[in-house]
Amino acid sequence: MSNVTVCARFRPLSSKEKRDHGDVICIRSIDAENFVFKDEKDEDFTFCFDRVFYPGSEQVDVYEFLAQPIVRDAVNAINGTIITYGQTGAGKTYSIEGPSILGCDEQKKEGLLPRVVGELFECLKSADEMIKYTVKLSMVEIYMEKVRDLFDLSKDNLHIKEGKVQGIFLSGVTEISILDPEEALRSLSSGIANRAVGETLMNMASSRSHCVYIFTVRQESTKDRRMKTGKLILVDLAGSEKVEKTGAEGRVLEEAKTINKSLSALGNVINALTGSTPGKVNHIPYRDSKLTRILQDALVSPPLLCPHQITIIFYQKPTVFSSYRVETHELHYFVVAHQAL
Ligand SMILES: Nc1ncnc2c1ncn2[C@@H]1O[C@H](COP(=O)(O)OP(=O)(O)OP(=O)(O)O)[C@@H](O)[C@H]1O
Repeated sequence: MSNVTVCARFRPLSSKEKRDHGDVICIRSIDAENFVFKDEKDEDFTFCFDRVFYPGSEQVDVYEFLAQPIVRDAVNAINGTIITYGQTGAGKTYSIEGPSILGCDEQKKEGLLPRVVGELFECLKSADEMIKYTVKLSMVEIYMEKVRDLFDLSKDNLHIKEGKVQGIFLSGVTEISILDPEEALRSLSSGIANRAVGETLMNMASSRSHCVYIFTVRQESTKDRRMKTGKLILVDLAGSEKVEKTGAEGRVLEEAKTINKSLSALGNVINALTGSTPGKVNHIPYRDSKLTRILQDALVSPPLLCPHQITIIFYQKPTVFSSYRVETHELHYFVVAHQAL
């Protein structure tokens, strides 16, 4: 069975979009796995994913389909990664964080992170009593090709290293031990707030950086001291919009170019993985960006170091095709990845 799942999510129209475009959306549902895009010439393009989340879908639907199994795997020492990819404003952060990490007013709006944390500790409650579990959390962002520790802002250029046993790791990254869900949510919230501090210090918007959340679940058998580790990584990618469309200049232009470069690097890695012929090993350009290097263990196919479940969620604004031109090649890219990995 493939270790890759690719889903698409379309958020509901905002009130501004409704004012500007009426209720017209460019997607037509076929079923839970297939949908049609209508372009400005009224031409139809059909796409197939493992699951399509339409505008009416709830946060819990997304969580149960793609995150819950990965959380349970992490407790059983199987690594998992969830990557959100798509245009700025298409709903990536809303899916991962919800409207707010702490004190989300409606439980049904809670994002993946609070649900992941809740499930993780629920699983540990019912786990084997002969095993001692520890949960650690790290949070970094990749901005202008530098990896910044969101739990210690003085560490603003972490190095990515590779070890024989632990695989890819961030040297010196802060790992916060978390003992309960409340503490985890407080830590996540402070990391997110540090992202905001960065915004004002460096005058950048959070969507101009990739944010990576790493939960490490270590287990040690009290019988024979054997250790196992499961890692759960969530990645909120920067928006994938095109430079020429944003009319960016100066620093904003540099940011957009760096983002595009790292997203292209991600595409090149997927292309190299999907284009390889059986028996022949392609060169996979993981080192072309910090993003692909950090995700190297997740993007190996078949997974080498240990089993690794990876889910990519593709986000697309549901607005009319002609106003927010759909990057159909981006869709192809994920569909190809899905079929071939
Ligand atoms: N499923 C949803 N239901 C209701 N509102 C949503 C949903 N998804 C996104 N939104 C709203 O749409 C807006 C944009 O979403 P969000 O900030 O998550 O986009 P994004 O893809 O993370 O953008 P960026 O790349 O700029 O970070 C927000 O106001 C958010 O509250």
